[in-house]
Amino acid sequence: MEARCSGIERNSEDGGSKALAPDEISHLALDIGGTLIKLVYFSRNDSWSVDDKGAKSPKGDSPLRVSCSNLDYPILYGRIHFAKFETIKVNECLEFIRSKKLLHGGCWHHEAPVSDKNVIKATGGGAYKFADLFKENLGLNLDKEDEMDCLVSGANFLLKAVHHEAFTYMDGQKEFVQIDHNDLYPYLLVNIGSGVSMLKVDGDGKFERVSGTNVGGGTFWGLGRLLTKCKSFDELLELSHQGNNRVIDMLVGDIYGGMDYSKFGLASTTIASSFGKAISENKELEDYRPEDVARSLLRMISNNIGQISYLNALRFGLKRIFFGGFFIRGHAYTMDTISVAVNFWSKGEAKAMFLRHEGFLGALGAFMSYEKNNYDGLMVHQLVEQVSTSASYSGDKIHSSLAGDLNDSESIGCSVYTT
Ligand SMILES: Nc1ncnc2c1ncn2[C@@H]1O[C@H](COP(=O)(O)OP(=O)(O)OP(=O)(O)O)[C@@H](O)[C@H]1O
Ligand SMILES: CC(C)(CO)[C@@H](O)C(=O)NCCC(=O)O
Repeated sequence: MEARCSGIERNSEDGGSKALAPDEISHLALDIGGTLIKLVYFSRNDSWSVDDKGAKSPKGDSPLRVSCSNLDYPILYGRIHFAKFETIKVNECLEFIRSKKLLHGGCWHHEAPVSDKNVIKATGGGAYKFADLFKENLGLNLDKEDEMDCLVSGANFLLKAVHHEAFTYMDGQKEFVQIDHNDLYPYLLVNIGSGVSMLKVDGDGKFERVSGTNVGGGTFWGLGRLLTKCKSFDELLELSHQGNNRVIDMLVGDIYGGMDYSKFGLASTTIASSFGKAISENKELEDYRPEDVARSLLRMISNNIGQISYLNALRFGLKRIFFGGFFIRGHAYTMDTISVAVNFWSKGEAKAMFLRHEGFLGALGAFMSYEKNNYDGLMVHQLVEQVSTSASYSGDKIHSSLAGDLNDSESIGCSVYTT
């Protein structure tokens, strides 16, 4: 039994306002992180079906069935929905769950006891921190799953089941990576959330957290907010887009009178010291343009994470590094900086790869963990492509096409079977 897919569909048409009938919704799962809450759920769609080649057709009276271990299971068609909220605005998440009638969205089967219908899978530190809040406000019990387990199962699921999930990004060129299911492991998974976790993944459920760093997405957003007075993460990212880091960063050329330090492969344009120029000039923070500060900060943090990631890949002889977490946000300059750092330090040996559902690894892992439940197993069988994703985009386009408002919802068309 295998998760298969022919692609991916994203849309936002039903993410905002339409409430689905309660029995159409299941497998609601949360990843409550230090900065963002990620929410995933499945909604059934009885109006269409998809054959093995991904072709859609009107659904007949009897659903397709799949055989597994001599048992026969119905295939259900629908969508996996995604949404995110700021953790400091957890009430918006509670309101979303209430207004979209996701309250009984944990369990699938009608025979499940009522007590189990009030249980949903949740991961991340907030599953502990906010357990009482969810219970008091929504009567929901959070069934906690380990966040590293969830990151790994979410990443493995996406890499195996979603066509065009992983891609490289270098010099403004995006290239999708063909994943060979038989040659996926081992790899390094770097999740850049508020903080950064680095995991050596050897298989399904087989991994080790080999490193981490406290200089992560929270550092970029926190320091950026203080230094630039930006009101939102997107504003800071947008600002960084327009800035020039050379105004603040001290380059090798600044030290070497415009020359390269070629003996050790350091070009004159290489950053010798992030923010290093700010000490050598008689200037105050107000004298620098916020866009230049944002650019230097983004470069410093992305570069540092790229370098630490490579060093960990080197420790274990890993050639492939997949980057996830919402810090990346499909942002061209961030991905480019990380890729250049990995490429530079590995002398072209290791490859940085990014994931289209970067920020939802943990939430998808929690979603997949319903599979472990006795009567409520789920197997995502097929994800269906409607939008072509094979084009290579310019940096700007990636940024604006993947980054959305915080409560923008997306969904993937898919078929699942319950066991
Ligand atoms: N709209 C946003 N608001 C705030 N931060 C954002 C936003 N979009 C992207 N980010 C970035 O994403 C980071 C959070 O990423 P993510 O949701 O993956 O981590 P988390 O689960 O909150 O953190 P952790 O796993 O460390 O608990 C932020 O620190 C910030 O850099
Ligand atoms: C603490 C977690 C795991 C919470 O998600 C994350 O923020 C993280 O990996 N921080 C980095 C901690 C460290 O290894 O230094």
